[in-house]
Amino acid sequence: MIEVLDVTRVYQMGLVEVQALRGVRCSIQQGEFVGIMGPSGSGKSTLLHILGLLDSPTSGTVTIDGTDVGLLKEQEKSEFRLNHLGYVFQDYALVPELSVRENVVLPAMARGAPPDTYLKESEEILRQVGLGHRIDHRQYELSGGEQQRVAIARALINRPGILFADEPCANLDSNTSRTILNLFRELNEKYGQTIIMVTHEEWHEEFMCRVLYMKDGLIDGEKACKMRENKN
Ligand SMILES: Nc1ncnc2c1ncn2[C@@H]1O[C@H](COP(=O)(O)OP(=O)(O)OP(=O)(O)O)[C@@H](O)[C@H]1O
Repeated sequence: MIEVLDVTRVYQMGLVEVQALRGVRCSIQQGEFVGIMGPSGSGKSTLLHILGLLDSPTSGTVTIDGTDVGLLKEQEKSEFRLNHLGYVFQDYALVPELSVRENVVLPAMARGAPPDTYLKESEEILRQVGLGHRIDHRQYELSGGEQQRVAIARALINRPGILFADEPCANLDSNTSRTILNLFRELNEKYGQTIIMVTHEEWHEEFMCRVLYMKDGLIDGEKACKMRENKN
């Protein structure tokens, strides 16, 4: 479970201060698929980066499964990220020189997992995301949707409790986006994967349990979605 209490983030731009977050409060339960929506500049990515320990708040606290992550030292944060969190970005962020499998195992290597375990795991996860036949391919041989599925497999290799996705479908057409969102939904429904996703697209709501709406650096409202109704 994630608890966010009065989180602010101020960016200092020379003499000018930008208040990206102005006291965000929210909680996200284990096993939820939550969307973060709102106008451009409302603070969605800033909040996602703070929840994902990729940035620190100026003030306020974030607690993940009972750990006040603000109290962790840099090395501990890095271990926490590798052990508990996975990330998917809109530009996929794959290494073009590496094969699909080599990309996927990178976080497991960084974690120091034994190669025989993560090689087997990578095959299983690639099958799970529908890319069992693409293991030895390279990025340039894959469509945008396939590249994003490689990025999702890479995010899952260390079996993170929480998956963060920042506009994962921004570069994909609507059919391919649907494939990616169906995959998220399956991960969430079948495996109870917690997913927190920033998106601009209202129709993505049908895949989620709940949406948090941001405005001017604050959570301005929330809505339970179809998925939540289906679950109950
Ligand atoms: N590194 C930075 N330095 C200075 N200001 C920043 C930085 N990152 C974000 N901001 C500012 O903080 C505010 C919130 O930005 P953020 O990227 O979180 O918004 P967003 O809702 O994700 O926007 P978008 O939908 O356009 O991606 C904006 O005013 C933005 O210009």
